[in-house]
Amino acid sequence: MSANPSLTVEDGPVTLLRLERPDVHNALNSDLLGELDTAVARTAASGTARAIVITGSGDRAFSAGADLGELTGLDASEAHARLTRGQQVLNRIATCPLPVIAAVNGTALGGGFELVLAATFPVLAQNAKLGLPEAGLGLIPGYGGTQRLVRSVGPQVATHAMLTGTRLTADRAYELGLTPVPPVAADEVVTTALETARDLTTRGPAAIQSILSAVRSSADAPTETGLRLESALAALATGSPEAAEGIAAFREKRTPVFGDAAQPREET
Ligand SMILES: CCCCCCCCCCCCC[C@H](O)CC(=O)SCCNC(=O)CCNC(=O)[C@H](O)C(C)(C)COP(=O)(O)OP(=O)(O)OC[C@H]1O[C@@H](n2cnc3c(N)ncnc32)[C@H](O)[C@@H]1OP(=O)(O)O
Repeated sequence: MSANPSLTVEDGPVTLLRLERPDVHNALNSDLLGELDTAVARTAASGTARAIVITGSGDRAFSAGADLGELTGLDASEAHARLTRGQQVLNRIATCPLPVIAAVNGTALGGGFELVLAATFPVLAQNAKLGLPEAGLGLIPGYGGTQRLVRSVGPQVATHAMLTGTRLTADRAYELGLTPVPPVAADEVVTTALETARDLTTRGPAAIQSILSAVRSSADAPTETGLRLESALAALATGSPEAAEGIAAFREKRTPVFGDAAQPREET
């Protein structure tokens, strides 16, 4: 652990990860991305955590994206190696067996918005602005934005956002379906995200993990393939002790008691 961590971790059934580089609007440098990767991997494998919330420190920015100080002086091969590493970090979030909620406490630009897009879904502060300004810097989104934004809002809106660097307001992001919940006051975004995450911890952990897996497979697979995966996962769930407890609790008019977090299956 570095002397000055760029990330703080509050462990628990809902683990809170906070980006801690407020002086540079929580820009994502190598150290922070490395700490984020380690924290998400450790939390996912803990067997006790059931959800993750990621937020930024300060009240101005969730994250201003990749640390531009690390982008100078890179030759193409070094940049490619680092981009691949950075993509791997966000892919770990995007494929996490636990729900990952981004509590977007302010501006999320470039890699910061890409981090939001890698999460399961965000809760947005009313003052949040989301954008991919890379083209204005002669760059392009390199942490999955060209793929995930298109899948979230469609090619026309996504392409316009990337070509123009438009900053989407929180209300516009809600209109576009980038967040399932209406934007909240800035001082309520973390609380709201934590409450949402805590609600998810009352539901079958294996069922949550299977839904995440089935939905993620739908992003790229033909419908027929996705339906086959869904039926296999649904059959597993139906025959599971978790479903037995959930249905019994319903019949007995009591709150179900599910076991520990589902042991993460190796992603196929
Ligand atoms: C383990 C994996 C390792 C991977 C590392 C490999 C790197 C190579 C690959 C990179 C791939 C990246 C892919 C990504 O898609 C690309 C990007 O994200 S590019 C960056 C996109 N973001 C931006 O363009 C936003 C830039 N910032 C701003 O527009 C503004 O700062 C703001 C956020 C609108 C806020 O404006 P203000 O309120 O006016 O504040 P300041 O501008 O004065 O900023 C205050 C202070 O913060 C510094 N800062 C802000 N943003 C960044 C940043 N992105 N990187 C570094 N520093 C930043 C700013 O310079 C000021 O510093 P000061 O002048 O006070 O020293």
